[in-house]
Amino acid sequence: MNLSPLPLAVFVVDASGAVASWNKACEKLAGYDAAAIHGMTIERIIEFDDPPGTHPRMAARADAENEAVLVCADGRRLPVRVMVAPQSFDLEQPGTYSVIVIPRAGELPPRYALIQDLPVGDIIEALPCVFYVIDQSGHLLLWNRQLEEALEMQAEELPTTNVKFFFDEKDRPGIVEKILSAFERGGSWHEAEMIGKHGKRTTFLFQCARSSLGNVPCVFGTGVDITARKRSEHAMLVRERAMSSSLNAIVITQCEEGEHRIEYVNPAFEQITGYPFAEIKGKDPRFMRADGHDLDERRRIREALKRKEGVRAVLRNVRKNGEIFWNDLRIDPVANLDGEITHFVGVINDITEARHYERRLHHLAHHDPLTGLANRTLLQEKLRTAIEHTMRNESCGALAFLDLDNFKHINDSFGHEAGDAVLREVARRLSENMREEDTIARFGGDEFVLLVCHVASRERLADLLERVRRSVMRPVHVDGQEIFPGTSIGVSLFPDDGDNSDKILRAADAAMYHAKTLGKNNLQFYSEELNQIVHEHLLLEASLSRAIRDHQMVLDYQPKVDLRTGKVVGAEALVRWRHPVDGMIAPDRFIPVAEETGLIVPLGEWVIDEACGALKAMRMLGIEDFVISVNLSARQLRQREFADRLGATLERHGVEPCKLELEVTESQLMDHPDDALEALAQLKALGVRLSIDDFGTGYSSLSHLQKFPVDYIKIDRSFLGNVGHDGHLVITRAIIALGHNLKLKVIAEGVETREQLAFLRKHQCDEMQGYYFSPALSKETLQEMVTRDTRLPD
Ligand SMILES: Nc1nc2c(ncn2[C@@H]2O[C@@H]3COP(=O)(O)O[C@H]4[C@@H](O)[C@H](n5cnc6c(=O)[nH]c(N)nc65)O[C@@H]4COP(=O)(O)O[C@H]3[C@H]2O)c(=O)[nH]1
Repeated sequence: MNLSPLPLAVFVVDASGAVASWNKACEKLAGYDAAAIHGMTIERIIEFDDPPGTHPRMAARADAENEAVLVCADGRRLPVRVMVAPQSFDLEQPGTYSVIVIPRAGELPPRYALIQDLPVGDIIEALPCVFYVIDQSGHLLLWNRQLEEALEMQAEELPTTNVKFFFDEKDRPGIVEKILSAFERGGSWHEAEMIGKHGKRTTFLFQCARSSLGNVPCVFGTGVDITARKRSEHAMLVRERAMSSSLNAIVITQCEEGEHRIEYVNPAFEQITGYPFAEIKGKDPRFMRADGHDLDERRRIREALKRKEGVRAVLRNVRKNGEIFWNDLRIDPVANLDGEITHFVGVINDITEARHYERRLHHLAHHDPLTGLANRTLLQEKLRTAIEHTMRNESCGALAFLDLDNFKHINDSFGHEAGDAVLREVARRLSENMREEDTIARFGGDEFVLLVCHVASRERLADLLERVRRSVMRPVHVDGQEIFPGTSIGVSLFPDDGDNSDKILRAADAAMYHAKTLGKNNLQFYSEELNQIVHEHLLLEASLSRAIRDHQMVLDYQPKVDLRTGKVVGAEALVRWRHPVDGMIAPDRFIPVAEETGLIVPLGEWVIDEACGALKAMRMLGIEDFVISVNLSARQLRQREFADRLGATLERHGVEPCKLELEVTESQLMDHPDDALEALAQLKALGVRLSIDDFGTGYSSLSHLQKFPVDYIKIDRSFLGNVGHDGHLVITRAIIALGHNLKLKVIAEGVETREQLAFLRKHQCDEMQGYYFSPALSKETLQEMVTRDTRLPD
């Protein structure tokens, strides 16, 4: 056994105490040479502190620390401590013992003496670092194997190369300076990257000291490979940079006994929250929570942290300035080397803007931009939920469809901006009347929908909607003008009228459609029967346009008689539809549909064309003083080019304008008296005859009547209905007198009896038409009647 490297004095003895071997330190400490010590018993060298008269064997001394005196060769007696350790683990059969001698404090030999005994060469080679000795010229005098490996060089190559060339060019001045500094000041240290012959790079922490080898001044030192440490330091630095420059807020908390205290926050955190790190260090991050919000999310986080697990949640926090922000938070646990969770890292993504954007998009996707009301998509969603709710709770809800009656006219006459203002005002009025839980929607154009979630009774609902209808009817003031937006309302109830949103919407739409055909500005509830009507209406609508194209329309003419002469002086053209399957359809059934759809315009043009054709034919037959009247719809009257087109038609047929009479109902005129006045003036300028139809039903004001350039007024049929009825007769008489007063001619329609005729004659009514004389006739029959000069009997 080689004991030389041991600095302590160790003897190896057998069981009897005879010295078998020893280390150099023994010689140094006790001064015996090898020959003298060999075979000597240990008691001769070490005097154990045994009780007098006893001679314990080595086994008895084993594993104990003994006070003793080391007897040196020169007679010195050193007080020592002695350890005796068996060299075998089998205590029953001990072989040899190590006797370790440790000098007492103050009795140690000089350290240098011990070091001199060290096997320096072996140690240098075994060092876990590079070792070098450099002379003043910067060349290696000594080195170990580790240096050769780091430099990827053979031993013979090393002394010829100046050490600075083992480093990158940029590092060389620093290296030289450090070595010189060691020569000058006795030592230095530095970190540098050494580059091997084949490019291997290793970072060392060099530490060197000045010395001399023989008489040659030198610097010797070691270099510990810190490449791995440097790499991890660098990686740490990169991560730290990433954290501090991250746009996401990062917070690190220390977790101890269920408490979480902020240990670090990055600049983004400070920026997003507005809190500087110094102010919140050591606090629980929950201090930022927005009270009363996201309770479920917060509970989820608490539970995850308790289980020491990661968690992700979206919640609201409060910035230092009091503003709430949306926070997409991810928290992850961090364990220490023992696997114990000591920290949590929270990454906060401020998604406030995204949330706002998302909400805005959601709002845009679900609301009408003009009025801010719900749009069709949102209404349908709400309706679905409401239907389900009423079905579950056996309650009742309602859907009301509102259509502004004359919106197109408003747009045409006042412009689109005024139209928009009316829509906004209507939206505001609707909101005013409805409850918070109800939904008000605009379906585009002039269609509004009200969803009433709880209907207490049909009567209460009707009251509410009537209130709505009246509020919509109130005049809207736009740019100093008064606009009257009427509305027709159709209502369906759920679940009675259907168990899904489509059915309910269709039912309300049908009811609304029906409300319109009933003369607008009214409220209709859906019913099965109504559905049938609407269905027919829609069928009619579909085939009506085809009918005009396919020449299924015919004109009949009801003669008009001069009451003084009894002579037929004219006729009213009345349109009929000769339907290929349903036979003759009366105008009362299809005129409202034509009005609604706008088909009345082409139909009305056809009627005028046909009537002009009939006038021309009459003239060819020599019938000159004959006037044909046609009914004019409000839509036709509103057409800007109407007068021009009418003039062109008259000219095309070569018909004198005064032979054509246009009948306009009183209510048409009174709806928009100023517009009507302008339109009538244009027609009058053309030279045609004008008359007010259904007079007495539209409440004309005298001032308007005076202004309208009309020639005739036609007493409404209803006033002649019952000649025995005093009230009616009074009105008829008054109308005749009023007409004559205004220098207008008066004609009575719907005359059916001799009594009616007598009454009219008595009160100087100018003309009459009615079944008493003749119903509407075909063109040919009329011509025959006029040619034969058939007269009204006296
Ligand atoms: N009870 C009764 N009724 C009588 C009597 N004499 C005539 N009538 C009917 O009374 C209606 C008179 O036409 P209106 O008041 O202009 O009422 C017309 C008019 O408003 C509309 N209409 C008819 N043709 C046209 C047209 O070409 N254009 C437009 N815009 N409307 C038309 O349809 C309505 C109904 O027309 P018709 O069914 O042809 O019904 C006609 C006619 O047949 C009578 O003694 N007793």
